[in-house]
Amino acid sequence: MTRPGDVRLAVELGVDAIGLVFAPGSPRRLDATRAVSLRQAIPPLVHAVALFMDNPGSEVEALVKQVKPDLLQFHGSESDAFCRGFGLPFVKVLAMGGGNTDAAGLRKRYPSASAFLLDGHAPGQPGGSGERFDWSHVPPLGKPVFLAGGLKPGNVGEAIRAARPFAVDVSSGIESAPGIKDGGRMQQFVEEVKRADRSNPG
Ligand SMILES: O=C(O)c1ccccc1NCC(=O)[C@H](O)[C@H](O)COP(=O)(O)O
Repeated sequence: MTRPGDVRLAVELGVDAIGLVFAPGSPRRLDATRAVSLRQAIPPLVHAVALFMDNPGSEVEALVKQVKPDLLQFHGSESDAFCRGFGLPFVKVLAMGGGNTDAAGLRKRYPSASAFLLDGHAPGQPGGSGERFDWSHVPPLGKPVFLAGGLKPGNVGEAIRAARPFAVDVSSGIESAPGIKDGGRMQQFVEEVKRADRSNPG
């Protein structure tokens, strides 16, 4: 998210986490000052997640100090040692696009990850692209799996029923333009997630 009002609405709707993007070249990339002001809009018990994609270690370290996220999310080719080097739990992303399903390799390469996020874009490409993958192909990863990629109000229920993820993550599917969340779509998305959870408990 890039605007405090979007953060406040998401919190009111009951989301578990808010993503702050620091990936180079992203249209949603925040500078430290803006990120700190968004961070201040995230109350206790809602997680602030900082997203990176092959950022230099010194930059990650500085942003962690200034923004104080709860969780880090790595979208690039960072190693396990790099990801765990900031003293915070982390999520490693597996790009599922282009038929990439090397789940066993991922599990082995990232023993320190707290969770894995399966995204629809191809390896090496940025997230937030609205690309989905085949949700019936969610590999066993032995840790909580977050599902992302092309989710929107009209398909998130189907995705939850197919993949039964621990969490879902959405970006472009609730936007009117990159970084600009649409309040109505955000509300619809959360309602559909709650509906799917009610009909598929556990
Ligand atoms: O959002 C970005 O611009 C971005 C850039 C580089 C790496 C990751 C990025 N976002 C990652 C996300 O967590 C998105 O929420 C995820 O890829 C889902 O995006 P979408 O398919 O648009 O819902």
